[in-house]
Amino acid sequence: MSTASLTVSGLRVAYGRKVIVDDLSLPPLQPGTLTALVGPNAAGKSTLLRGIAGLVSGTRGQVRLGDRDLLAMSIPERAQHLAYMPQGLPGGVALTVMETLVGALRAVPTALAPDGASAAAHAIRVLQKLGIEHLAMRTLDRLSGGQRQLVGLAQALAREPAVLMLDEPTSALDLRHQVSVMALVRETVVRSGLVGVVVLHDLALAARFADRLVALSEGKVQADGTPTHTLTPDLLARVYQVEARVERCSQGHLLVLADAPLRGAA
Ligand SMILES: Nc1ncnc2c1ncn2[C@@H]1O[C@H](COP(=O)(O)OP(=O)(O)OP(=O)(O)O)[C@@H](O)[C@H]1O
Repeated sequence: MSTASLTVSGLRVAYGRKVIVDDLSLPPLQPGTLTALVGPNAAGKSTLLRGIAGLVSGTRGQVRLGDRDLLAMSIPERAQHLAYMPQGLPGGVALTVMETLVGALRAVPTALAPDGASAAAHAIRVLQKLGIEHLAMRTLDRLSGGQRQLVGLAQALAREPAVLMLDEPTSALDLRHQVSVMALVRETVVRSGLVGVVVLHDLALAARFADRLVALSEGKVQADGTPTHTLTPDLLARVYQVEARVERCSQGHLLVLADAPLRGAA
């Protein structure tokens, strides 16, 4: 189990000359905790995640896991420490779910699977946890959007990297799967001491499962703290330009009720 925290300092992420995130720093993201990145469309959430994961060539600054600089590592070396799940798996892939999972495990020498047999056994266990073992022999191009998203999550979870980064892992999922997937992500992060970062649009889901919310707009951190401290009508007005209420349901979970766009907001 890793005990290293993830620190982001002075991060600048740009697509060519278009700077999306500039001089962004975050207090350490601790192992065994889940952080949700939230914010409106085009706020820079995916760009920040991809920048931290070292996937945007115009990235400057430091991303440290303990005392190691992830951005200074080669891609194979970084992949031993960090798994990143994009918003959508590429379409038109005719490999089976098992083939993609075993491939993902074999691509990382330090993953839990030293040989073919144990990679397959491990892959099946992860599929079972996500309730999709029946898809093991199906090809990716014949799955529904939600099923593909669950397979993408299985690929990231299977490796149990020190840093787990998921971009909108529930966007294509039905209600039951949204809750079960977030519970599994949280359980994995806590049990294995991972640094978990997840981009979410659903603020109630973020508040329920994340330890910390980082709200972004225009590439800048607008708030950072526990869900209870961060999710306020004032923040929702400032960041989302919406008049909204934050209430608690009968079970104590936070709920966000958006009443109306603020006047003058696009
Ligand atoms: N590959 C790219 N090349 C150029 N600009 C890009 C690229 N990807 C994203 N952008 C721009 O970067 C900005 C931030 O986009 P990003 O996808 O990071 O936002 P986001 O907060 O994840 O949005 P959403 O919630 O809509 O997914 C947007 O203005 C977008 O147009």
